[in-house]
Formats: sequence, structure tokens, C-alpha cells
Amino acid sequence: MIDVANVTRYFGDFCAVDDLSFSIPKGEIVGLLGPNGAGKTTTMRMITGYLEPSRGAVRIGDINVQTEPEKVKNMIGYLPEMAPFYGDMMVYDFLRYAAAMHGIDSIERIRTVAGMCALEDVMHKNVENLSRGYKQRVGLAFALIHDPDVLILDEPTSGLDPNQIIEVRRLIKEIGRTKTVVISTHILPEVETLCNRVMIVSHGRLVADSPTTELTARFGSSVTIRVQVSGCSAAELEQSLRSLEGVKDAYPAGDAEAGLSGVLLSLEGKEDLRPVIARSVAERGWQLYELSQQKNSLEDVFRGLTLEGTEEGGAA
Ligand SMILES: Nc1ncnc2c1ncn2[C@@H]1O[C@H](COP(=O)(O)OP(=O)(O)OP(=O)(O)O)[C@@H](O)[C@H]1O
Repeated sequence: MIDVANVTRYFGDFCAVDDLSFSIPKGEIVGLLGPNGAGKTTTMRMITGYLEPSRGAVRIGDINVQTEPEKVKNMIGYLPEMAPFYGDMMVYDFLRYAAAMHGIDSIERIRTVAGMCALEDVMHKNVENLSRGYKQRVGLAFALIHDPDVLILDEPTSGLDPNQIIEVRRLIKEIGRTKTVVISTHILPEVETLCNRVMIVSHGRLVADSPTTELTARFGSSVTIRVQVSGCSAAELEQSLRSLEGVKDAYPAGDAEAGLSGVLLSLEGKEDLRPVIARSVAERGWQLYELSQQKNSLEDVFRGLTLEGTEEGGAA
């Protein structure tokens, strides 16, 4: 349904989106994740035809977004991060105007969309007087009014209170049953609850693209154990623990300042290996300073994949 092929976008000399390629079939809800400035909004604007790629092409179905933008506008509903509102219009008038923009002259359609977005109680209020949550629902109604096949939602729950977030997520999930939806967000639990698939962008590049369940199964629920000892080198420690049954991989994690050798072990299963590790260390006559177990969250995966090259990641 959405086909992004080798799309690159420069602003002056700065490359905001760098050779991005992906396809999204009909009926998927995809979470586009990434830190501030990763290129999510730029990507979404190119998908919707509001911004031209410097290179590459975007297709929605059979339509090339760049060469036939008018056709595409009827197929896409777009909720921008900062939705522009005609503040002194009543919600009802605003939706009528939105419908007219797509050549729709049906009160019934306005009623249906108002019902979907739970706007019935505010139809005669001015948009500018609405709460942020209601404004967001008006934005969604605007995006949905022409019953598009594809919905592009840029941070749809940002700035909402917890109750409003639950409501808007419920609505998106409902919509996602029949449409292709791309959501950009910083909120990882949102992706876990809403999306079938996660794409992570960092510095304009795609660094992960996988079904949400796979990503959480592969990383989200994985267990790591951190071990710090004295009395041996980091290499000796790594070698001895790597060979234990149930250990998948080992990474150096010493504390040079404290004079300790350390490793971070990822495990194959969920069996708690701490007693085995403690025995192994003691048998060799090393002194154990730390033996701690932690579950990785999707948040850790996200940080690991996106911090590289930033100040916080220390690799700049
Ligand atoms: N019109 C523009 N002119 C110059 N630079 C731009 C323009 N639009 C975006 N950028 C730059 O491109 C990069 C990507 O911006 P973009 O808004 O796509 O990021 P984002 O992932 O959506 O970030 P956020 O999560 O903060 O919304 C940023 O460094 C931004 O400053």
C-alpha cells in the first residue's frame, strides 16, 4: 500500500532523511520511532506529498505521490504534529469545510466521523475553545472525513492527558482494523499496544524494522546479567562465563576505576543463571563484587539503536 523507495531529503547541505526504503502492506499499523530530529516528520511529509524528496520515490498503491499529488490526497488522511485549525469555526462547520475540500457533501458522513471521534458533544463549540484532547480528535476527524485508505498520524497523543491518550489510542486501534496507519511517536508503550510493526529511524536512516512481537521477543523480554569481579582479567572472566550453558553472548562491562573486570551476559532462556555464575567465580578464587540481573525493555533496544553518534551515546 505504501512504498518508499530510496528516499533522501536534504535541507541545504543537511541530510534529514538518508536513503530510506520500506513497504507497508494494507491493514498494518506501523510505529515510526526515533529520537528528536531523526527524520520522522520529514518522512511523513514526503509520504503525504507535502514535501518533495531530493531523491527517490513514494508510491501509495499504484500512484506516484510526487507526480500525482492530487490523486494521493484523496487516499491519505494526515494528522500533522501541529494541526492547523481554523479556530473561530465551530467543529461542525470545520468538518463540513473539510468534507467539501474532498468534494463530499454528506451530512451523514460528518455525523459518522463525529461519532467515531466522539465529537457529538462539541459540534457547536468553536475549535479554538476546545481542550487539547478534543482538538486532537477534531484533527483525527479531519484526517478521516474522506474515508482514506492510509492514515499518517504525527505524534497523535502528544500533549494529551492519560485519559485522553487512552481514548485516542482506542480510536486509532479501531481505525487500524480497516486502514493502513503510520504513527510517529516517542512513546514506546504506545507502539507495544498499538502497532503490528516497528520501524526505528536514527539520523535519517532506518536502523530497525520488524514486527513488534518479534522486537519485544528478541530484545524486550530478554534477560541480561552483569558480573563484576576482581582477581582476573576481563578476557579471563569473559572466556569462563561465555562457556556456561545458557549464556548466549558476553560483552565487556568492567569498571576500570574500581579495578574490576566485568561482563554483561545475554542469556538464551529465562533460567536464572546467577547461582551457577556465583559458583563458577568462587571456584576460580575470584572475588565477586556484582551479580545483577535485568530485563531489557523495548526502551533499552531503542536507546541502543539510536544513541550511537549522539553526545549521550558517547560515540560522537
Ligand atoms: N524545513 C526545514 N528546514 C531545515 N531543516 C529542517 C526542516 N525540516 C526539518 N529539518 C531538520 O531535519 C531534521 C529532521 O527533522 P524532523 O522534524 O523530520 O525530525 P523528527 O524525527 O520528526 O523530530 P521530532 O521527534 O522532534 O518531531 C532535523 O534536524 C530538523 O531540524
